[in-house]
Amino acid sequence: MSATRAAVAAAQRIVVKIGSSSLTTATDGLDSARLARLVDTVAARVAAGTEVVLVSSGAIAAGLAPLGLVRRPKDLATQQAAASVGQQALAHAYAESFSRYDLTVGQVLLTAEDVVRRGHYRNAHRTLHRLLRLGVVPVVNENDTVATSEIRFGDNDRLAALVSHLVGADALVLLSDVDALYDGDPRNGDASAVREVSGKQDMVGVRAGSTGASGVGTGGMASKVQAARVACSSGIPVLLTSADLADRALGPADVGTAFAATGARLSARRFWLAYAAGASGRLWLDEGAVAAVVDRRRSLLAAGVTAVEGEFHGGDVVELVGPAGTVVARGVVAYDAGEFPELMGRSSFELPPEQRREVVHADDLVPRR
Ligand SMILES: Nc1ncnc2c1ncn2[C@@H]1O[C@H](COP(=O)(O)OP(=O)(O)O)[C@@H](O)[C@H]1O
Ligand SMILES: N[C@@H](CCC(=O)OP(=O)(O)O)C(=O)O
Repeated sequence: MSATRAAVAAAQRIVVKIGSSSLTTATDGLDSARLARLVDTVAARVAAGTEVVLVSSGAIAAGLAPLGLVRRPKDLATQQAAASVGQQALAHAYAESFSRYDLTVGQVLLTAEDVVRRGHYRNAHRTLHRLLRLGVVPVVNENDTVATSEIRFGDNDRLAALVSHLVGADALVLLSDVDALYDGDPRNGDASAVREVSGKQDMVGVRAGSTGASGVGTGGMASKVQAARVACSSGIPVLLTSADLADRALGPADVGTAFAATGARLSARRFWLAYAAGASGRLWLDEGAVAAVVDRRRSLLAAGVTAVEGEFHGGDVVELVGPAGTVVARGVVAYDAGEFPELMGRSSFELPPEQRREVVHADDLVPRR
């Protein structure tokens, strides 16, 4: 067995994400029998001493049937209404099902703001940790009823990766309606399962589509691969498989696709900076500056900035972009956007003393992995 699978099997704290397609159907709403099977599996792992945080999708899908809708609505207001009805049903079903094992659940509905703003991030962190200490199984979803299209996670795979870091999970398990990552969408015919992903080389030639078969999920396999990248690059291994194989995923971890952790654990601040914070603008860098900040982990100086985009202020998070337009890092900028015309391309000794400090200090900068 790979070290990744051994790590998932031995994890003391685990985030389990389940997709809409595994809990609901567009026509019948919530599938209580499938939900109960998932709860059986999670409860067994809790009984074995593991702390589990559940990230559950399905609010919008569960709200369709009670509202007489036959497919996921396209407009935001009806999606929010469906989520309001469906989340209620989902929370009730989990509370009842976990009570069979004398387990208490706590509903945690997060908006993107809760992780984008650093103060809110700390708040969510505190609540989740306290719930775990109290022996509660937190059941997390996006707060769809108030999320608007501009500020939303969009898919719960990304939310699950962020929550994994928030709670300091040892592993993330993504449960969907497909048993593994394939080199192409298995609905389109011949495709081979990818069993282990230990780096970029294992993803060469893999096409992860952004839609699913069920019509109720969001993001398809593309969002799961992206979420796995976020978790792995901050030290959290990921196992991806189908909800039908949940008992083996949470048992010997001998199914699905295992994504190895590729980076060291990031501190809460650096993780927030790298993956959670919203960027207010972009700084374009020349080649020399890219090498300095990415390879040599130096601070960014004004001399290496060639252009700026966006309306930002000193203290905001910005993306650092290389000459080809690729994001190479994110960081907290020290100056307002309006100050850059005077600063760009100039060496420190050409600038007045008050403008000689770094544009982005090395401590406030996280290269893209
Ligand atoms: N390369 C791939 N490997 C596996 N599944 C894929 C791939 N590309 C696209 N898919 C599709 O992604 C779907 C899962 O995504 P989605 O419906 O969003 O699930 P969920 O509701 O669990 O989040 C699968 O049903 C599958 O058809
Ligand atoms: N927050 C939404 C889920 C969005 C989502 O990502 O769904 P899925 O792709 O099924 O995990 C809901 O509960 O309906």
